[in-house]
This record gives sequence, C-alpha cells and structure tokens, in this order.
Amino acid sequence: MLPSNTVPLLLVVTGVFVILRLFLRGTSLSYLLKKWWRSIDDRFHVFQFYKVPEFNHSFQDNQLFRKVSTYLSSLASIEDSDFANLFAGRKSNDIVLQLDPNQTVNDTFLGARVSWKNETSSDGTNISRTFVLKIRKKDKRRIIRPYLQHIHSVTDEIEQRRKEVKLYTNAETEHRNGGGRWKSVPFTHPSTLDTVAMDSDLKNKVKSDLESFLKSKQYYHRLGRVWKRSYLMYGPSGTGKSSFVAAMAKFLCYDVYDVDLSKVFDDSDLKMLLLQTTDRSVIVIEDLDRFLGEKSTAVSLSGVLNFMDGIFSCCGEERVMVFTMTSKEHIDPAILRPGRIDVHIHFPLCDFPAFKTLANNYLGVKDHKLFPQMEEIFQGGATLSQAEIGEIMIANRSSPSRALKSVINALQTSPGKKGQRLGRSTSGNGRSVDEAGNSGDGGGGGGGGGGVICRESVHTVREFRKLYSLLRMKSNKKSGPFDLSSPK
Ligand SMILES: Nc1ncnc2c1ncn2[C@@H]1O[C@H](COP(=O)(O)OP(=O)(O)OP(=O)(O)O)[C@@H](O)[C@H]1O
Ligand SMILES: [Mg+2]
Repeated sequence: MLPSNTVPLLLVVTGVFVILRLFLRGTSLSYLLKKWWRSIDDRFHVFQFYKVPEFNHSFQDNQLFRKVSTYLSSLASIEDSDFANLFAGRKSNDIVLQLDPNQTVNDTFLGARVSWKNETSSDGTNISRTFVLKIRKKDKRRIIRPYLQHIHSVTDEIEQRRKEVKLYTNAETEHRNGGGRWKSVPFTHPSTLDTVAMDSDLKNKVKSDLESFLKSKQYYHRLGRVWKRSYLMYGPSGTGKSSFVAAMAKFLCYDVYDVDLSKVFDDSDLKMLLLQTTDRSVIVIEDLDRFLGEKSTAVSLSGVLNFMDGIFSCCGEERVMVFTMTSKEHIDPAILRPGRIDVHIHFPLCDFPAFKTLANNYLGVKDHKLFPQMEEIFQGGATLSQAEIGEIMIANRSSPSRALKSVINALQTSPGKKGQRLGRSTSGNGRSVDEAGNSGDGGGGGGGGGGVICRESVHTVREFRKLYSLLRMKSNKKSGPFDLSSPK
C-alpha cells in the first residue's frame, strides 16, 4: 500500500512537470537549453576541421565552395541559424536562404552530426570567404567521402532543376561538319504532365518510369549499360504526342534536341549531330513513320538504327530519346525492338475520360448535364482528336454549354467510327490498346515476357486479335499500352 500522501505528491510533481514543459515550449528556454547541452557535449569530443575556401591558390573559383553554398541553402536546418539572408530565386515565387557570415548550420549524415560555419574575414581591401566543416574525429573516416559525394549529387540535382531548359533544332548549313549545327532558343512550351489529357494510370506509370530513370545511375553503371531510356509515342494526329514530349522534357528539366531528318545530309551527318548533343537531354525525332515511308531520303534505315544505337554505345549518357509516329504498323521491327525502344505509349483519339479532362482544363467545367449524353456518344464510337475538341472549346470558351453542344455536333458529324480512323483502338474505360488489338498487359498474347507491345506480321492473325480484343474490351477488362521491355 502507498502512504496516503503519495498520491497528492505525485499529482503535484506531474503538474509542475507539465507547467515547466509548457513554459519551456512557450519561451526560448528549450532552444537555449539545447544549445548549452550541445556546447557541453562538444567539449567531450575531438573534432576535425575542413576548410573550403572560395578561391584556390591560383585565385580561380573553387567549384566545391559554390556547391557547398547551394547545398547549405537547401538544408531545412538553415532556418535554425540565428541569421540568414533571404533572396528572391529565379522563379517568381522562389525564396532562397543563405547563411550570414560567421553563422553555423548543423547537418546530419549517416547518423553523424556535422556543422558548417560560413567564415568571412577581410584584410581591408579583400574579403575572403570560407566554409568550415566540423566533424567528430571518430566519424571522420566513416563519413567524409560519402558525405562529400552526397553534397555533389544533391547540388547537381538542384542545379539541374534550376537551369533554363533549351530547345535545339538542327539548322540547314553549308558547313556540315563545322559544328554549330544546333541552334537553340529557350524552351517555353506551355504543356505540363498535368495539362495533357490522357489515361491517368498511364500518365502515372510514365511519370514513375521517368522518376525511376532519374534515380538509376548507379544501377545502369553496375550493369555496364549506358544510362538512357527510349520512348515511342504513337497515335493519330492531334492526340497530344508532341505536347507530351514537351511535358516530359519539362518534368526532367532536360534540354530538347529536335532532330529534323529532312535537314540532315546523310548517315554520317546524323551521327555528327548526335555527337554534338549534350548529356541530360531529350532527343526527339517526330513523324518517324512518315520519314521512313518516303522513297528517297538522305538518311537510310541503317543510319537511323545506328543513330539509335549510337546513343546507347558511344555518346554521352542520361539521355532520353523519343520517337513519334501515327502508326507503327508498317515500321521495320528492327526499329521497335527492345533496347532500341524501351517504352511504347499509345495516344488514342479522345474518349470520354480524356474529354472530361479537356472540359475541366479549357472550360473549367467538372460536371455538366450534357455529360451523360456525351458519354453515350463517345461509347457509340464517334470521336475526334483532342486537338479538334480543344479548338472547339477555345472558340466557345465564353459559354461552356455552347462549347459542349458544339462538341456534340462535331462528334455526331465526325466520320469516326471505331476502327475507321487511323490508330483508333480505345477501350470504353479510357485505356488504350495497341494497334494489333492486344492489351499492353501482355494478355493479348504478343507482348509477353515484358516485351514490346506486340507486332504481328500475319494480317489475318491481327484481324482476329482485333476482334478478340474488342470482345475483351466490351467485357471491360482493363488494359494498358505502357510496357517496360527492359529492366529499369
Ligand atoms: N491529350 C491532350 N491533352 C491536352 N491537349 C491536347 C492533347 N492532345 C492535343 N492537344 C492539343 O492539341 C494541340 C496539338 O497537339 P499535339 O501537337 O501534341 O498533337 P500530336 O499528337 O503531336 O499531333 P501530330 O501527330 O499532328 O504532330 C496542342 O496544342 C494541344 O494543346
Ligand atoms: Mg506532333
């Protein structure tokens, strides 16, 4: 049994404890106590200091100083330093924090606590700035190299995100090998992954494929493979292929190299153009099917194949290559084989889910009494491209009801019946299937083993599969054209 006065005593102690905590939280005392505790704790350790001066012995910029400065600005703990400078960033709503002279910022890495001081001194005429890293001696060997590596990769990523994205086009010139074949302008295409209307599952898959590509440098290197990924976007005109390429480039913050094959002299010129592209870029060849279908071209099929392989074997890395075409039906299988094309993305004509996204983006309409009627019309097979519907909506943007009625009129008078328009093969649930009628999940029988969405060489088989696929679609089986044919 507890003595009778123990319970009130416990209550008083708990009360005092709670009041003390509230008091500490409400004032700066907890912060001061933490600071004192740290300085006492520091006295029991031996430290190693590393200086990162702004200039080297030849008075040139020390790149590491710039990187450390960028890295420290990205740390959340910089907000805890007593003084920090606030600057406007490059983008209008960006605010950048920078450490004030002689202030300290703490960081933790692999369980070790380190701190950085921004030491500034002046001899009257010159100001010298140095970052001083303080690490416990016992942690030094374990963390110093990986920590500096970590700073490099964090700053590389930040700088990549900040840089202005450029669009390069190959200019026609008489001096074919003289360099300067690429002319650049700032890349200001307004498309983003959010504004392109497409199946949301498919969009998320492409997004995570790109994210995983960005993170897989070590993986590719361990495999002895060049860090690259190639995409094929195919579907009828005006379904968003080019808009999606632009959105991808913006998402990656990569420069875009738009290769105009009609301005290339021959195969070796194409190779030269490739050699003049930089890392971290999206290299785009639009309308490849049209080019390959032309009778006489300056660039041969093998030139194109070498171009695709050149990316992978000789030149640079962290490249994304994108080809667009309306249909891959008559394309040489060598072009489409895994390794040359990693991901096939089908862009079908507008269906009801895509239409709803367009109505929301263009007219700000999330729901409308005409929607059920429109859904029926879409399910009946009538359809237009997203570009056509977008134009009607822009023209009637002042009156959403009029815009929707105009879309209904256009849909009812459009010649589009299932299968009549090139590349049309969309399921009622908004997902798309490849032109051979196979679902991208491999269930169609040709894309097995995670392979490329299948290519049938026998037409009768293709027709049969088309029919089979339509029956499957009617039973609402989910399908998707997205396919990763090689390991990420
Ligand atoms: N899926 C979509 N989502 C939003 N807007 C789209 C979509 N598809 C097309 N548009 C609009 O239509 C216009 C044309 O689209 P885009 O150039 O991307 O089509 P495309 O598939 O590349 O056509 P083409 O094969 O003729 O080059 C763009 O300005 C875009 O705004
Ligand atoms: Mg296009």
